[in-house]
Amino acid sequence: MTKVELTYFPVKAMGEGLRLLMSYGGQAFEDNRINSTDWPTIKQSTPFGQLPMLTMNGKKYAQSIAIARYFGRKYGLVGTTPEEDLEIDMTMDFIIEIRSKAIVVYFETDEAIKKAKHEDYSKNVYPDMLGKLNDIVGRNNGHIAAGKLTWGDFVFAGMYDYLKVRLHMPDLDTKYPNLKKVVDNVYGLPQLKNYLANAPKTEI
Ligand SMILES: N[C@@H](CCC(=O)N[C@@H](CS)C(=O)NCC(=O)O)C(=O)O
Repeated sequence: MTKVELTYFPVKAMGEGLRLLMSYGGQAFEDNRINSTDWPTIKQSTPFGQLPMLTMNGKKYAQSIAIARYFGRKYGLVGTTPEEDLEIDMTMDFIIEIRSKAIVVYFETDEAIKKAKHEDYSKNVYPDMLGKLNDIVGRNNGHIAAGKLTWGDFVFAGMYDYLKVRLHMPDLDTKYPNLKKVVDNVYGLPQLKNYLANAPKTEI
């Protein structure tokens, strides 16, 4: 039997979507949540120096979106046409862009620049991007694309709490209510019941 291990930090963020996808697909996996003390050593052994990392039969794979797309193909969570796949990829790239904006602010070390950037993005960038994403989900029956459940929904649902915190938007649910529908659609899947009941609870 294939030995599968997901190595990530003890958070949801970029790793939870993969945990959810494997749980949905009935794939047994070792949920390896590493601590920051062990990270510098493990970092050397990852393909690109970052996590999450999927290990299958001793082979290591990185890049959360590529891995999620792989599980999507494996479990039939893809588009029914190349155009639907394009739609999923397009929206996912946009979601990752939103994440990247918040990350730039998070890692800014100059406190004054950090504050100014956050205020600028909160006023001029996030509302536009999140409003567009909310409309996309509205047109797709509570999914990020293709009007149906796809791997992209799992990635977005898994990183939702992390986004909420990194964007400093505790009212994300009410401000952009369609986004929460994606989360509810995924977290309500019966295939995930067992994983969700046993997984460690984390804020992000
Ligand atoms: N494009 C990568 C980004 C992964 C990423 O940003 N990983 C962060 C944690 S969320 C990381 O490994 N940080 C530790 C480091 O860079 O040393 C992916 O989607 O997998």
